[in-house]
Amino acid sequence: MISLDIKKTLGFISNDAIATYKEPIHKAQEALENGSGKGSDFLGWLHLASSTTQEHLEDIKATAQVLKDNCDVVVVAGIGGSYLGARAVIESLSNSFDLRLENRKNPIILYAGHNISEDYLFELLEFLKEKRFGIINISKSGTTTETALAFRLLKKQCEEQRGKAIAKKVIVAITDANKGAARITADKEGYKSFIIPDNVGGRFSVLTPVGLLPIAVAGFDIDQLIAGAAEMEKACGLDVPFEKNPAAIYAATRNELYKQGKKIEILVNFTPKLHYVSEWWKQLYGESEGKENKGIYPASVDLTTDLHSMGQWIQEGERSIFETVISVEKVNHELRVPEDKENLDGLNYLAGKRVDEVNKMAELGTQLAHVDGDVPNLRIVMPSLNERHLGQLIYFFEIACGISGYILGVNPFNQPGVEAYKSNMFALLNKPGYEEQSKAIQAKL
Ligand SMILES: O=P(O)(O)OC[C@H]1O[C@](O)(CO)[C@@H](O)[C@@H]1O
Repeated sequence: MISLDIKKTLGFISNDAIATYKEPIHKAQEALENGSGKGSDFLGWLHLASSTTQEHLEDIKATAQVLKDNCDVVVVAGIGGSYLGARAVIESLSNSFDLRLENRKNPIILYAGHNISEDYLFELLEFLKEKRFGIINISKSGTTTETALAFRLLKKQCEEQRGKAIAKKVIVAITDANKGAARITADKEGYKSFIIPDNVGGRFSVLTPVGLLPIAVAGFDIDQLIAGAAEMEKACGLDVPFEKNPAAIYAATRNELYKQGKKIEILVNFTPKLHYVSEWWKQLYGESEGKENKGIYPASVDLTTDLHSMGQWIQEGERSIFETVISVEKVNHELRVPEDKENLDGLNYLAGKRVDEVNKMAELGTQLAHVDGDVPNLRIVMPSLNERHLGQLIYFFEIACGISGYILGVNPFNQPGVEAYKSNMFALLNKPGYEEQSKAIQAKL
């Protein structure tokens, strides 16, 4: 089971200060359970894992099998919560050189619809030429421009390359039950589709088919992922005492640090496999808490890589940061530093040691240095990187986010601020219906 260690924050905030959150956090948990808090239409994620049926998982696995049987490449089209959760799990569990592996058992997973780069899309379409590819088109609203644009291009190429009948088989839609262009297209074309429940927002949707289908196509065990999340659901339940509830302690600690002027939380990993876990986490916390001119700014670094770029800032820059380190206890492979007769590089003092031992000492040394540099450190310990622990981590962050948002006093389940760039973009592109905004924006240029 993953666990949380806040010892290295206690030189900055006290246990007593953390204890003052006991009551408000209990109230926040009750509000989540009873649906009496802000944004209560979006609490479908709260008991999603424990209420997921085997039948639902089998349906997803069967669809994944159709894609596996008929595709060498599957493109996941989606943005924000419609791709980050899947990518976080897939990249955590995949071989680091997955794209280059031959004799594959599972399709290569590629991503689109998360940018509007013409070069990216052109190069993707070039890569897909003559490949047996399929598409998972993911959009809760079914109207997101980035995703819709990529899907239009991908669908056309898939149909031209593979024929309409096969395209219909290898295109799957994950979207709203009734609304949006993605739903209309899926129904008209007869695609297999999955529904994103109304009460689950994009950034909380990784344990719905949004995350589960791509993860299953990539060959990973979605039963274990859900089982892990359900375990964490129990560990963070309303009946668990405050001191023993890791999500409650995480929410309390980060809010207290924020109150003490620590405005930026940096999520830290020591393995590049976790890069997209950080990207997923940044959306989860950024969209949930960053509103009403409040909210911790969620940032991330991949270490030790970024110690050689951002390390200086973290050690000696403005003291407005704290770190949450995800520490993986046991790595999957064993590699020892070889002895070298000449020892030209002076590394013989490491000979015989596991590479991970070096990494772990870098991790410990970094933590101690940063704490000495006045950067409070939280530590999330993952026994190993597998589906079960990732499921636990996902739910831990989700429930802690709901609690944390409530004690901050915001609605953690909306994202009104995201609309501003969209309406400007539509006005600039003269989208029908935006005539007034078009005139107004032209006057500003
Ligand atoms: O799934 P959709 O509706 O395409 O939205 C994708 C992402 O865009 C946002 O709505 C922001 O515009 C996110 O909250 C969401 O995860």
